[in-house]
Order: sequence, then C-alpha cells, then structure tokens
Amino acid sequence: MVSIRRTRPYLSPQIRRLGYQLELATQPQHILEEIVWAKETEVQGLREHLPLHELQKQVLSAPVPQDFLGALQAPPQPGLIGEVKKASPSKGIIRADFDPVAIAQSYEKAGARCISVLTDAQFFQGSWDYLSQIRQAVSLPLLCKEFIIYPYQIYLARCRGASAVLLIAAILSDQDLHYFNRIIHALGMVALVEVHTLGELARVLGMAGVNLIGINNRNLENFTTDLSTTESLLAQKFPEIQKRGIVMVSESGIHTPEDVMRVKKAGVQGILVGESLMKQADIELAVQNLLREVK
Ligand SMILES: O=C(O)c1ccccc1NCC(=O)[C@H](O)[C@H](O)COP(=O)(O)O
Repeated sequence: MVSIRRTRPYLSPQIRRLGYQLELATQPQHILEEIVWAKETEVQGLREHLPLHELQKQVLSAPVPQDFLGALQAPPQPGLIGEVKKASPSKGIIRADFDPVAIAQSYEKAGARCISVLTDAQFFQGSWDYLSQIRQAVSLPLLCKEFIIYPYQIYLARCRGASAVLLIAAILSDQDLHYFNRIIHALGMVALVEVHTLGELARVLGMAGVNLIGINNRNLENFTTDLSTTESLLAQKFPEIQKRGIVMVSESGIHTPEDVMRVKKAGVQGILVGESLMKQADIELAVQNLLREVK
C-alpha cells in the first residue's frame, strides 16, 4: 500500500543541517508523491492565470459531455479506452513522432469506445490543450487522465471537453473522493475511480455514487505491471461489484490479445491501454490486432 504525503514536509535550513536523515524526509518516497507535490505548484499557477470563478463561468458554455459509461457498457466487451500517451516516468519517451489529434482519430477509426488524454506536462509530456484539440476532432467520449487534487482541475477538464475524470484513490482522502465524485456528477461527467490494492477497492466500494472503477495493474513503487492485480481484486469483490452494476476497467500493462481475454475473464467491461499501442507505427492496425479475440 503506498502512502502519500500531500505536500513536501517543510524543514527549516537549521533543522536540515542536523542530519542527512532529516534531509531525506523531505524527498518524495515514490513517483506518485513526487507528482502530487508538483501538482500543488502547477494548480496554483493555473489559478493565477484563470481564477476558479472565471472557469466556472466558462463551464456554462462548454460542450455537453458524452455518455462515457454507456460507451463501455455496449457489446462486445471489453471496450477499449485508447490512451494518447507520449511519455511516462517509467519509460521516458514512448512515441517520438507524436500527433495527439491524429492518434485520437486512429483510435476512433479502429473502434475504440473512448479516449484517455494525459494532460500532465511535467511527467507525461501531455497537455490540457490536447484535450480541447482532440474534443474538436473526434466524437468519442474523453477521459481526462490527470492527478486530480483540487476541484479546479475538474472544472478545467469539463471546459476542455472531458466526459470522464480520473480520481486516484491512493492520493485522495475518503472525504475528497466523495466530494470530487459529486462535483464530477453534478457537471454531467463520470469519475473513473482508480485503485491499486484491495484496501483501496474496499474503501471505494464503501462509498455511495461510484459507478466506474479502474484497477491499475502498475506497482507505483517499481513500475512493474501484473495483470493478476485485476484478477485477484475482482475475484475478492466480484459479487458486490456485480450486484451494484459497477463498470470495471483494467488499466496498464495490457499488451496482447491474450492479455485482453485474461482481464475479460476476470470480469472487466473496459480496458485502458497506452504504451503497447503507442509504440506501434500503425495505431489502427495495432488496435484491430489487440481486439481481434473480442466478440
Ligand atoms: O505509465 C507510467 O509509467 C505511470 C507511472 C506513474 C503513475 C502513473 C503511470 N501511468 C498512468 C497510467 O495509468 C497509464 O498511463 C495507463 O493505465 C495506461 O497504461 P499502459 O497501457 O501500461 O501504458
């Protein structure tokens, strides 16, 4: 289980000088913590550029969100959420020749149900502009793939054309998860609530109003992916998930048609795939090949 400190601990220079161990306490324990600390500064900058009350006015004229959940519920399953991903902290640059709009159009042509757009610039070389550019070029529902720590980012996602917003259970308290989920729903979108562990899944299932959960197969401490995360979590909570009609998505580390069938068998209705598709020259062909057993 990863633990997250929302902000970098502050130690005065005098205290720091007392020892290396104290200096170490101010370093991030893992990548998720590093990203969250960077987001504090980033969101502050966004707010200075465009205050929340202005953003809230813009929401009134933003495009109406599409039915992200419905797109994943349609047969055949699992439906693909194709990710527009240039780089990652684990792999560096994944696709040098990167045209976000052309990639999204290829996903749409190849039969993806939804598109995930990474908006983080510092760690994934994504952009909020990609979300609006892709919104204008394709008609599929879009997921804003961000590290959400403030409602501000949710309003921004809605203004830029998202139909769904990622909420990562590991970085949010129960109170924030519940509150952010309510804002997302009030804005006509759906939250993809992401879990990495059984403890997080139990926390999220303890909350009312969650109807879309993603199981991320990536270990955030060493970046390895293991599809048995999806299998094991679903096996332990399947009756409850099925009874509540929650749509499940397996995220990360899906490379082959066999992987797709493996997570389908575990019980998911959707898959979120980035790297394995982004590494291939012909994305349309890559999607068709990945989904070839899905009937
Ligand atoms: O992709 C990473 O290296 C990563 C590192 C730290 C936090 C999140 C990370 N990825 C975000 C994602 O969830 C993936 O982009 C998404 O599930 C697609 O995964 P993949 O198909 O393995 O690219």
